[in-house]
Amino acid sequence: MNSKPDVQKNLDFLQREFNALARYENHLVVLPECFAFFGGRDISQASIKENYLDGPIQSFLAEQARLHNIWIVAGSMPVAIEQNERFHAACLVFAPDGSCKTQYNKIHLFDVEVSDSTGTYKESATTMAGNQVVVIDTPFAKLGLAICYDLRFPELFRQMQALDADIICVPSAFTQVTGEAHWQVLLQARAIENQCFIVAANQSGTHENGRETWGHSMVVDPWGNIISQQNVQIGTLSCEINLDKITQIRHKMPNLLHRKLK
Ligand SMILES: O=C(O)CNC(=O)[C@H](CS)NC(=O)CCC(=O)C(=O)O
Repeated sequence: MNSKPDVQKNLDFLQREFNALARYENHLVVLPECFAFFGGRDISQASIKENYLDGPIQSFLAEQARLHNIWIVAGSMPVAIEQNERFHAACLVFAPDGSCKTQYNKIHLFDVEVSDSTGTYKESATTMAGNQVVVIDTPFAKLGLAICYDLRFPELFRQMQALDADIICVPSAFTQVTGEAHWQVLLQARAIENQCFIVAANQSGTHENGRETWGHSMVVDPWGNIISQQNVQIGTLSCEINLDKITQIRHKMPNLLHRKLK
């Protein structure tokens, strides 16, 4: 996506993409970080925060999940915390019956100096870090959840691996500069070392406040092969995931069994 600071525009875009999806029995759709609001010049994400299980964005997602019979890993959106001005950058997961199954709160916040037009990123100014590793069960796979900057912390992925994650979803808004340098390598490394699938949906292009994101959404298999990938264009990337590959690759390369340090 190239999300705007206009919720309705972003949801309209998603609506069109959802309408165009093929129907499958087990269909997982992963949205990028900040899918509903990104790149505001004068307004911030805080203006669209919702209480958990309440609010128009979550209603939209629940309805779309039902209508299209899909699982939605809803990138991230600001979810309110009681008696706290800051919010969680939360990844909510919706089942095809419209129920919300979990809330993963981004653990590692991007307080980093980047040599781009934004310069200083200070996510912790508005966001409260989470502290729970989340792997959820679905009828077709166990899904691990990580958001953007979390990708740089292999110990988080190892913990998801220990909880038997088959597919780790990484909704992101990786910057142009750091994305060009590290995005693909990090995704492949996390897939190879944990021998699982990685589905990474990234924001792409120039946003209203001048911020640039790297795009290049991709799906990586447990051998590190990129099985589907996008360049900088927006739109839906689709592929089939065969979980048997996990067993085959773990058999062929038993590095997870050979660990000495825990
Ligand atoms: O603040 C917002 O509006 C939305 N949130 C984001 O864009 C977040 C925090 S600033 N971006 C990242 O985590 C980029 C990480 C990254 O690019 C890297 O690890 O290199």
